[in-house]
This record gives sequence, structure tokens and C-alpha cells, in this order.
Amino acid sequence: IIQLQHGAHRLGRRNDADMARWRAYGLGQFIHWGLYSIPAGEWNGKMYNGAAEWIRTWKEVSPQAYDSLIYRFNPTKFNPDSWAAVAKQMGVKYVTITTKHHDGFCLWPSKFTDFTVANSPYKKDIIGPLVKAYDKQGIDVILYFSVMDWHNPDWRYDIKTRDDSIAFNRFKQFTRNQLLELLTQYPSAKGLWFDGTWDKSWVKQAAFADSLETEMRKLHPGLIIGSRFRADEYGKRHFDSNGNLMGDYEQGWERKIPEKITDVHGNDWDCVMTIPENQWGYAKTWQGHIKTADELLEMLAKCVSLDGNFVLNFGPKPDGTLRAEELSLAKAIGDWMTVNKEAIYNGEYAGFIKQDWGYFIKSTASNKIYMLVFNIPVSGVLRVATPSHMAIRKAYGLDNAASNYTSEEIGSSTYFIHPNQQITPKKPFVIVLETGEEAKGQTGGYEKAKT
Ligand SMILES: C[C@@H]1N[C@@H](C(=O)NCc2ccccc2)[C@H](O)[C@@H]1O
Repeated sequence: IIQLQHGAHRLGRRNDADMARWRAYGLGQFIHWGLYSIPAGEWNGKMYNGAAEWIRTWKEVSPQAYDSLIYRFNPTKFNPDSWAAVAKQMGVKYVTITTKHHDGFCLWPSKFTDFTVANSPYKKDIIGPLVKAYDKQGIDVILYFSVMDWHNPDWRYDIKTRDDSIAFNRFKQFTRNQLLELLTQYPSAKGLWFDGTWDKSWVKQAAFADSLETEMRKLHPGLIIGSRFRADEYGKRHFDSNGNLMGDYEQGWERKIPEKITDVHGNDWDCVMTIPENQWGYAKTWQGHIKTADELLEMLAKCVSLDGNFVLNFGPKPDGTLRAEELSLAKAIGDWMTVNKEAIYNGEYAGFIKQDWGYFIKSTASNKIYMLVFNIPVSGVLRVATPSHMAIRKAYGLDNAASNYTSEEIGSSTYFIHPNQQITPKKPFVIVLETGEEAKGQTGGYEKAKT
């Protein structure tokens, strides 16, 4: 064990009500919106092949020209209630919205910089109306904040000289001021989603970041902050020098999903996912594979089955509307959630052996076990191996056919679930298992082989 001042301050999961609420979300929405939405991956008629929100770093783009986009930010069609209504229909329980991305442009009228919506043609605060609209729909809000700020002249990638140190100390105060400002202006926010914290300059600020995190938690009791905010005094990020998770949940699953339960080390976590391979801000043309609704539903099921939340990203257009592809995916996901949401909300790892047909999710609300089926076996029957001494009492479908199923015990703690009619679904579907303790002494006479 290494003595740490600025490592993890808690071992294991948070066990308070605020975190239990976060843990139960299952499905979330990410929103990346800002100046980068205007060029949308194109500059002087050429397509940038990186992520659209990183276009300022392209050698073809002068930072000053990029920063002048502030004079073109005027989302006349922005209607936060319509975004919140789309999210509601989709079935998301929380939204993570960019307050300030790496480019430093603030979607709220911050007092600590001029590079905000207040000095754009739009003039008005974006974050406040968004928080209000989502709160009205009963959708919780998490504020995304990038520590790295390319616009701020005091930002440094590393601290090499005394001048760097003087500048970066100003930057640290600026960052603290903005974060306290956000928590004060938008007190209904449930948490902060930090990004842009990988550079050496910030990684060297273990003590400052640790005390700032403590200050924010004191200002906003219950605040949820992930593992990407700070490093320990040895520069370790996400997991400290003793291998313990810093923050309240693991924030390493960006555009990737854990394979098995041991990959998540008993921690809470979220997976943040793009619809194309890697575009967060609005990009005029999406290159490569665009994920389908069924792919996204399977990612959602997999995340919840492994104790995580799945957060799907939307990149609104510069005029404030959502693009057609995102609207249709939100609708398809929402239609599926309307029928199957009880398998997702309050979902947790069920402890069953993974089967090829899909995913098990246990509900903390009902103790029911849900089978989320994505692949029908050639045999047409679905195998279930229960944790030992757990018997299956009943099996029924969640879809409107309320198709029912018969369970057949085929071995010790092993069952076949037989559909009572030919299942030829075109969409993933859910079977509910009601289970119970195997009667004492009742074994199906299954004898283990002696080997
Ligand atoms: C949530 C995403 N995080 C930002 C990002 O670029 N992260 C990954 C990354 C980190 C370091 C170099 C390149 C890319 C993206 O711009 C999104 O905001």
C-alpha cells in the first residue's frame, strides 16, 4: 500500500441515495453543441477527417479564424423543450450537456471570460433553458466541462518554466471560478462530467484538483463526479497508485464497452458512445459505419447487464435543430424502451452465466430477472444456467404479444426456455423470469461426474 494524500478517498461504490439514483438510470443522452457545430468538420471547402469538435486543432484552421465563429453563433431554431421531448420519448433518464468544450466557448454567460454566448449574436444563456426543459421532463442533468481550454491564453499542455507556472496558476483559479459559477447558477445539476484532463499540466495538479473536488462536493452535497477529473500525486489517473478508483464512477469507457463483469472491478461506470465511429459535435457528413438502432439497443443491454449506464451522443446542428438520423434513432430506441424499459431502469448485473442469445439483467426494483434476446439459437430454445439453488418458476414475454414460454429443467441449475410458438422476431425482445429458491433437498437427481 502506498501512502497517498490525493488518491481515492473512498473504497468501493458510493452507497447514498444520490448515487443509487444515478446507478438506476440505465440510459442517458450526451449533447455536444458549440462553435464547432458551425464548420461541422468542413473548412474552406475541405473535409477534416478527425472529430468535428477538434477542427480548431487542424493545421488548415487558424485559431483566430476559429474563435471568430462566436460572431456566427445564432441558433435561431433552438428550442430546448423540443430536445427534452425527444429525450423523453427515447426513454433517457439523464442528459450530459457540454457547458464548455476544449475550444473554451461557454454555452452559459460566464463572468470569467468574454468567450461566451453572451457575446454572440444569440446573446442568451443556453444552459439555463436546457436544464429547465430537461428538469421539466423529469430528466436529470449532468454538466460536461472540459478543463483543457484552447482559447484561454493561460492554458498550458505542460509546465516547464516559471512563466508557465504563473500562467497556469491563473488558469487554475479561472477553472475553479467557472466550476463554482456553474454549480451556483445551475444547482439542480446532479453531477459534472469532466474531460480534457489528460495533459501533464493538469496531471501535476493533484493537490489543487483534490481540494477543488472536495470544495465542489461541499458546495453541492451529493454531487456526482467521475474518475476522469483528477490524478493522484504520482500522476495516476482514474485508478490511483493503489489501484483504487478515484471519483464516484469509472469514466474510461469512451466509445468502448467492457466485455465481462471482471472488467468493471465492482465499480459504477458509464459508457459514452457516438453514432458514427468518432463524431461528437455535428459533422456535415458522417463517414464510415453508422450504428443502427438494434446495434445501439444491444450496447445498451450489454452496459446495463454489466452494471453500467449507456449514454448516447447527439450533435445538434448550428441552427439548434437535431439531424434526421439522430431523430429516427431516438424514435426507434424510444419505441423499444416503451415496451421494455422495466428491463433497463434499475438494472444491474444478474450473476448468471452469459449465454449466446443475449444478456441477463436483474432488477433492483422487482428482483425479476430479464433475458434480453438478440440472437435466436438454431435450436429455437434459450439456455439458462441459474446461480446454484435458484429455480425458475415462470417465464413470460414483455412484448405486446405477451408471448409465453415454458421452462424445462435439463440439469442442475440449468434450464431450457421454450417459446410456446415459433418466435420470428424482427426486434430484440425481453423474457421475464420469476425465480425462487429450489425446495430444500429437491435436487433433480443430477449427480456431478467423478473425474
Ligand atoms: C467525450 C469526448 N471526449 C473528447 C475527446 O476527444 N476524447 C478522446 C481523446 C483524448 C485525447 C486525444 C484525442 C481524443 C471528445 O471531443 C468528446 O468530448
